[in-house]
Amino acid sequence: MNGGGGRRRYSSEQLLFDVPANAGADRWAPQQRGGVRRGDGEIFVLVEPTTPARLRGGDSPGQRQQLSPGLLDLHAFDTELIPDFQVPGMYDGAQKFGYGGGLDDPDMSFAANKQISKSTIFPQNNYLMAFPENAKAAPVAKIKVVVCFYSFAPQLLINILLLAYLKCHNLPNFNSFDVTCRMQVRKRPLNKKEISKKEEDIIDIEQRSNSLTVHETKLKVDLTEYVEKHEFVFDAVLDEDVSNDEVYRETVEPVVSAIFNRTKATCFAYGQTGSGKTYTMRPLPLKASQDILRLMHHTYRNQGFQLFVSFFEIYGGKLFDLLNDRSKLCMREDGKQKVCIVGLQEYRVSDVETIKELIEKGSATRSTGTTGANEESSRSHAILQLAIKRRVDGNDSKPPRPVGKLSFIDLAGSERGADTTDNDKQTRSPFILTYFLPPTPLVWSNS
Ligand SMILES: Nc1ncnc2c1ncn2[C@@H]1O[C@H](COP(=O)(O)OP(=O)(O)OP(=O)(O)O)[C@@H](O)[C@H]1O
Repeated sequence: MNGGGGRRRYSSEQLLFDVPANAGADRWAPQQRGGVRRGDGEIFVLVEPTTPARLRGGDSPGQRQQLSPGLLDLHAFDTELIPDFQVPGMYDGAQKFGYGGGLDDPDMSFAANKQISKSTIFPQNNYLMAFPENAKAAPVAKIKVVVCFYSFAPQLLINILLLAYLKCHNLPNFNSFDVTCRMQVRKRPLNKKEISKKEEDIIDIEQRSNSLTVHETKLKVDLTEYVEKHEFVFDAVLDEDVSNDEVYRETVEPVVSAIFNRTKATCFAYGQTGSGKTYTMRPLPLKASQDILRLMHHTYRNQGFQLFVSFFEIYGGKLFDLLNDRSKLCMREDGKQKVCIVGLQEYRVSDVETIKELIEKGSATRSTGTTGANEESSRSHAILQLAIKRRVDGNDSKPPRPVGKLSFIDLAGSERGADTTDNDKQTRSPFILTYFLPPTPLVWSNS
């Protein structure tokens, strides 16, 4: 057996950005924008902020055009977040973990009028550290995260959970936001079909070093077999015996309290058909709702917070409301160049049972099909959003203002057509994937 391949690291440190919202139109050059681009086309992360309209005084009309919003702007309808306020106990976590930084900290400061600020590195497993106590609120800038992960082995039995975590800061003369991405991998066990076909388990997990090794069988020119090893390091690797509860504790639980304080977090699962995306994602929103309601009823009691649920899918380039009889939704751009999902129903919820019913109803309505790798394959991108809103000054006559949001995105399989059978053209061409970058990128857009 020959060893080969290399070690690649996918970690939060590489995926942290401080990006000025007023960066120029040339910001797609990642080096200039503080973005990260890995070699060999393996991972490619870009962040594109868009300056809010009122801050664009100096832009020419041409430049303004280039600041147009993303294709999938899931949050466009709530870009005006509620003004900042202090939630008691919000930063306890940061203090507990010895967080000493902040905007006064030279290592974390943003120099006014500089195009790119210094990157901040936050220790792993403590999302709250990302938010200095004295950070002020800002209009939300637009952000895109683009991740390409080229699976070199078609039988790669893993899925990737990527948790992106955002927060805006408003600084004198300078608007910026931090993005924390956390990439985790969960391996699923061999299924009955694979066992009966005596397929080999090609992945070894090393939990202590957060790494996994893929053993790829290859052929030499003389047709003798050899195995090439590829080692990857992530923020966390979850072995096949890890339960869904543990996945929740590792990925989502740490960010739940942050959405009470002007934060948007998104957790999405990326992987090919049958890799376990839906199995992994399905329990997460309900567990998160339980924690959110617990916080609303205890820690943040009587502070006017409300929880709203919405659930829709993108299938064949069209949007459907999964909580409203699959009614067709439209994505439109308004006068402020914000993309809105017109007609999406949001339900106010205050107990776990109602949320459970809504999630089950939406999941049952989702488009499914059969692929060679999964008999019950989700053929769409499903987006479930838990939005926290709050009445301003307890005023009941005005609609509640968004405070934060937790989104769960169960993507359609990322497989190439050649990797599975029984795949028709429509299911192979998820809206987001085909529109933006070739050949199999995953594009997530937020604002
Ligand atoms: N960690 C796991 N432990 C046990 N069974 C799993 C695990 N992950 C996935 N499975 C099983 O594998 C099958 C496929 O999983 P799932 O439907 O979640 O895949 P998927 O990635 O969502 O596929 P698709 O993209 O086709 O929808 C299911 O029967 C599921 O129960």
